[in-house]
Amino acid sequence: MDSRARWYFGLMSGTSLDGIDGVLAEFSEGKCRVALHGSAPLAPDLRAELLALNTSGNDELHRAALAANALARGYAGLVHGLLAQAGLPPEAVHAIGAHGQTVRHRPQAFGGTGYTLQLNNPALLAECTGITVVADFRSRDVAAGGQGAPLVPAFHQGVFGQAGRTVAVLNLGGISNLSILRAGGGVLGFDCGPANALMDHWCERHTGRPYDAAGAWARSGRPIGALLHAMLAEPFLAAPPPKSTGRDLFNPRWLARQLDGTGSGDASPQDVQATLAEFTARSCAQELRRHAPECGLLIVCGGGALNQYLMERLQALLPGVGVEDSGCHGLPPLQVEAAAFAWLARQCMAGEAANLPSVTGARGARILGAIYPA
Ligand SMILES: Nc1ncnc2c1ncn2[C@@H]1O[C@H](COP(=O)(O)OP(=O)(O)OP(=O)(O)O)[C@@H](O)[C@H]1O
Ligand SMILES: CC(=O)N[C@H]1[C@@H]2OC[C@@H](O2)[C@@H](O)[C@@H]1O[C@H](C)C(=O)O
Repeated sequence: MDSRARWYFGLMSGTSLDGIDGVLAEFSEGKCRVALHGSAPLAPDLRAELLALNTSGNDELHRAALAANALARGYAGLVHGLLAQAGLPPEAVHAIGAHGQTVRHRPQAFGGTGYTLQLNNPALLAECTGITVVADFRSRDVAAGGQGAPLVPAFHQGVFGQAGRTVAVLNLGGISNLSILRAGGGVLGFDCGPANALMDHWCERHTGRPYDAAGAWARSGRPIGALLHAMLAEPFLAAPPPKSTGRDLFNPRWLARQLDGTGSGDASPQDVQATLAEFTARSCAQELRRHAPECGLLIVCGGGALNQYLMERLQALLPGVGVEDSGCHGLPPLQVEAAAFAWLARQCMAGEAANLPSVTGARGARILGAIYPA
């Protein structure tokens, strides 16, 4: 691999907590080229601790700092593996964009400037890799009055936007987020609701498997009408953009409230899974219809794109719209977010803004991220 190219790493550990995705990418003439992709699981203890840190607990600050160190070491391991595979020295990489692990997201806590917290130790990552690290991409947007999320719509626009045609990009990670790339160039983006976070939780609890492969278990059940109706009444869904969410809202307690409130506690687990899948598909489809009825192409990325049942439900709910995997448009589903963080690192290093105020609601364009030099 050419060591004179300006390589960037993008590292993403998303809300689904399934592990770390990493890409080695380069950018030229506005295009993103991913040369390598790799992933690494989170050690089960670390995964459990990160999940626990999404809610309050004892001695949180100490535990959070240790979890951040463990995550940074996991990031470093993935970077070393990809460098070896590429045959590149660390000096060939301009920067790493490392997302960190979101454990709280309250951008407008108490109606004022809130906060968003991604556990990470960028200093340790720089130390372990000898590569400059860019981290904490969301805080500046929040400080400027924005949601701090989603940040990927600007990247989606560069990679998937088509002149003269409105295209939408749907990320199905732990949470779902939609980017609407208007024919005229305008961009709207926001979170729709949970994608895999609750389905993974339910699947693990009842089958012991971390996720419902291809949606086969959901397919074996039937959506429960009253439960689906109650879930779709969640006020977040009807709220206008800008909006973002996370496990702060869509967590097992939220699901338990829906089950209790509709007397569905004794329903068969696969019917609940089918309801969750339907909820994900409908909450996304209705947002697309509401904000871009003219859109004829929905490009789907994130691990949920591998959930065949979910993809079929989306297609059924959106007749006349082509629902396609992002791999058909140049970037496989599991690479998109990590590539976006490589691009975010590039923007920061170049001193260029990366947020879209039309998406996050920030007062203006801002350079995102903090740089930890090699
Ligand atoms: N073969 C598959 N079948 C069904 N679902 C899958 C499959 N592979 C991955 N997934 C789902 O995708 C999830 C991971 O997706 P992804 O890595 O895009 O999420 P994330 O980046 O952690 O989340 P977010 O985008 O919210 O930050 C898994 O937790 C699982 O639910
Ligand atoms: C606070 C936070 O981590 N948000 C994530 C999460 O995962 C999906 C959705 O919710 C999106 O808003 C965001 O991630 C992507 C990468 C983003 O910022 O665009």
